[in-house]
Amino acid sequence: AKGSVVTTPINSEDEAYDAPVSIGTPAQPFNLDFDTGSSDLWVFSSLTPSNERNGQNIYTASRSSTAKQLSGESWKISYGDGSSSSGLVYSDVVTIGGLTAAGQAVEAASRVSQSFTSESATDGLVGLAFSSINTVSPDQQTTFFDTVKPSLASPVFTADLKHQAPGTYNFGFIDKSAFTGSITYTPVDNSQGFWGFTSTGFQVGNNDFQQESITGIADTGTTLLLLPDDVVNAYYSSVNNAQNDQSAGGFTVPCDTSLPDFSFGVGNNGAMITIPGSLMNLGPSGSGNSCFGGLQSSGTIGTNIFGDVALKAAFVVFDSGSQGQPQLGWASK
Ligand SMILES: CSC[C@H](NC(=O)[C@H](Cc1ccccc1)OC(=O)N1CCC(N)CC1)C(=O)N[C@@H](CC1CCCCC1)[C@@H](O)COc1ccncc1
Repeated sequence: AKGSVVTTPINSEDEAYDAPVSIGTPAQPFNLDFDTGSSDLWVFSSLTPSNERNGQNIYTASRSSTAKQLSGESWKISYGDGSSSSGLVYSDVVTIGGLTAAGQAVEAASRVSQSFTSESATDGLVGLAFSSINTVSPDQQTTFFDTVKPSLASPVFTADLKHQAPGTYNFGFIDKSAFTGSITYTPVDNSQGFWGFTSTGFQVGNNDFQQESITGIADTGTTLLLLPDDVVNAYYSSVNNAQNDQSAGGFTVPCDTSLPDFSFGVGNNGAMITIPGSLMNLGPSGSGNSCFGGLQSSGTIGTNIFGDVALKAAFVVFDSGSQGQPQLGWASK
């Protein structure tokens, strides 16, 4: 089996991407944030207090003839940005891009934190990291990808995110028309449950390539490219009037500045993914006429994060083991 679903930026800064998902019988429609940085599929629901809702679609298990509550099971998750949600668990039919997972764990929110309430475009998340970090307790559940994997032509999914345009998540196949050149694969360390890999280094504009192992995660649920301070300083030192503005939350640049490209190395054959300078500007920072940089310090997070700013420049293959061990494939487009 194969699936293909269109994913769309939620706002003009490409801060997150949503895709349509159907849950239940008859189908209840949702717009969910596909997140390769977590492993819970959760939705706003009839259990979510009305003062925590803001127009989101809600899942009502009692209206689905295929819903079954997993008794005694609950979930509770908190994300790197401090947001959180929790609730009860049902199994139900979940359909994404023509691909159906029967008996998928659907985590119904009985509470959500303020940033979820205020993000009215998003009805919840589809976690696409490894099932080893799914938060359902006492019986951990599988992600949508792991649930449908046995039925897939190949145990892979791909992310093709775009700047201010619809992109695509495909399941079970690689669309050769979606990228240029070849795909460079690199091993994945999934010991922490993430799609972890090590980049071989970086290049600012047309300067020399700086060899430096940069270990991080490929994370569609994170907006920014979050890298070590030496990389971030090397980039912004080449931008006139760039400044590290704590009130803005990081590096800002004058909005009318043309920014250098940023490239990062993948695999051991010298392949690089190049983010055009135009995509390194995330728009008005909220203070002065400065704009927020797409590359920021990974600082105290404990891992580097190749988020949407980086993924937007690539066609990315999340391969859970077509060749044995999990690997990430990177191609330009
Ligand atoms: C240091 S991981 C920060 C990251 N959350 C972000 O990237 C959010 C995404 C967002 C949310 C709502 C509206 C617009 C954008 O956006 C920002 O934080 N920003 C964007 C806008 C910018 N001006 C300020 C910074 C994050 O927790 N991701 C997790 C998924 C995310 C949770 C929040 C809802 C959307 C999905 C996940 O993949 C990574 O989980 C972890 C990473 C590291 N250890 C633990 C968990």
